[in-house]
Amino acid sequence: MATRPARDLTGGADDAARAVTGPHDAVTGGTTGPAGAAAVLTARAVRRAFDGRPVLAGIDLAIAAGEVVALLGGSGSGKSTLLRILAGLDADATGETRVRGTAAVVFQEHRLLPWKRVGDNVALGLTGPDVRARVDRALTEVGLADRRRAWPAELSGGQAQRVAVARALVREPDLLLLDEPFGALDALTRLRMQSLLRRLRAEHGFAALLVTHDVEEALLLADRILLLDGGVIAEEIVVDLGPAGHAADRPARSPEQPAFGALRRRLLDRLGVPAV
Ligand SMILES: Nc1ncnc2c1ncn2[C@@H]1O[C@H](COP(=O)(O)OP(=O)(O)OP(=O)(O)O)[C@@H](O)[C@H]1O
Repeated sequence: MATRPARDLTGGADDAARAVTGPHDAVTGGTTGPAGAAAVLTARAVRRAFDGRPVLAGIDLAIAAGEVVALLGGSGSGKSTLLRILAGLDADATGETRVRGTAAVVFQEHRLLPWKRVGDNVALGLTGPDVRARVDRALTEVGLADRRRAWPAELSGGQAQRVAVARALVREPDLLLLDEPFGALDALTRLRMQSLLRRLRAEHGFAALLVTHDVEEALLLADRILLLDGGVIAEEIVVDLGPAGHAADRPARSPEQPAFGALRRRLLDRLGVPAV
């Protein structure tokens, strides 16, 4: 994704409905999503072209409260473009998006302000007497309670991304928009971050849209996978592998499950990745 000037992207919007451009279309049925569940995010007929070349050719989707949806697709399929539109960061798309509640965004790059300490980065844009306590709580939740006064430059890549997660979390989002949030991290750190996200999701119950091109990550974390291809949601897969979060009463899903392997192969085939 192209780098954009830094901006407070984590504040999100409360009950934001926007016609991305043009007049509002009514949000009607026909969107992808679990029937009957209240949607925290809805997109309808979202289209985007660059220099006359269509990248998104009519996206309809809905994410239910508490649901984690992974958006998979090949390189250049438009995943980041769609996420930016859903985050309200693209003025040139058409269609309608609606967020019910508060949304927060985490990008592949941590986007911390280098001249602010970790705690001040997390507190950015917050007001009220309890900001310090909220920041401390969020940093504790990502395992960085002792780094509040550190500078971003003093952090490892994984720590900086944890701060980015804390900055989103502190806003108590109903929806997290995650654009390859662990894509720049080494494999071990990535696994730890996936585990952190699973735990936070289980504890806080936020919904999330996770852009990734890591099939295994999508299968580990998501309730549903949407495959973006040719500018549309070409396929929807419900991930029925047990809970993605930590649950005492049921086995957590894992790549060891035969059904996990079968789904992984099916998705890799769909993405054109040959078996080795
Ligand atoms: N600002 C822009 N100007 C022109 N073309 C753009 C712009 N942003 C994205 N594109 C093009 O739109 C297409 C989709 O890009 P996007 O970054 O959304 O894909 P992606 O699926 O996120 O890819 P990747 O997995 O490689 O990050 C690409 O062909 C890209 O070159």
